[in-house]
Amino acid sequence: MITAAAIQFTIKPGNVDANLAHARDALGRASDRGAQLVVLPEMWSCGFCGKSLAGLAMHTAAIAEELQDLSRRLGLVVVGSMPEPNGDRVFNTIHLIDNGRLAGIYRKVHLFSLLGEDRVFAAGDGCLLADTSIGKIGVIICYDLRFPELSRRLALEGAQILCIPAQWPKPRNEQWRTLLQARAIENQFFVVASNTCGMVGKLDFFGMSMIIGPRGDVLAEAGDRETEIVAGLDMRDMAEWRAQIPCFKDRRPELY
Ligand SMILES: NC(=O)CCC(=O)C(=O)O
Repeated sequence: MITAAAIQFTIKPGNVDANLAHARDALGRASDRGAQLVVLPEMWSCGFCGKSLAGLAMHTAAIAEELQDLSRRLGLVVVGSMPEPNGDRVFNTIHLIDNGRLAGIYRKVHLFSLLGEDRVFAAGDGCLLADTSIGKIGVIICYDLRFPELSRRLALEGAQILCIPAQWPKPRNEQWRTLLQARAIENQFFVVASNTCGMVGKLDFFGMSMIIGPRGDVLAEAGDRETEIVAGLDMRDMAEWRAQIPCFKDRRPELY
């Protein structure tokens, strides 16, 4: 059994110190509750801060180092995205940290053009499936959830847990829930998704961070306030379920 947590909090735009202080405390609380895997929201260190983003991205290397230190001391796998400098643009980047080790980097592939992400960010051009101390972890970021091919690729390559940092606002609550459950059901893996909550800039976020099992069962779900949710991921049960309904074996990839 793996214990997973999603940290949900109201990101303070541009206030790296306040966000880092919150993350530090929340990682400690999650660890006290037995968490081995912790997911933070998308762009948790500073939010989507428009013009100041390139400057804020300069803090990311130091924050990633502190996360590595925390992860080592608390014995955690940590996932969450931050801005990464890239010339006059930035990437929206996950540093996947496993007990102090940088296990991999993922740069958001699908930029959310409705909110102009494609004008500020550079898009990533790869996937990340990391072999960690607690199993094979795939990652995507927020809007990537709408593109099932990406999660599918990670599942076919062996992902057991899909981690999703997000900033997914109202009024698309039910789309968020349905898509998370769909990804879990169709790929028969665990989904650990962290969303922000409250007002962040002009956008209102509903929270609803979720931990979902391979049958689509909701193992833990947050309301609309700051919190940490924790749930056990039973890997043996996932294997039994995959044996009972062998979707991977029954695929007909020659037809699609
Ligand atoms: N930050 C994002 O990728 C937002 C995605 C979103 O809100 C959606 O509906 O999709």
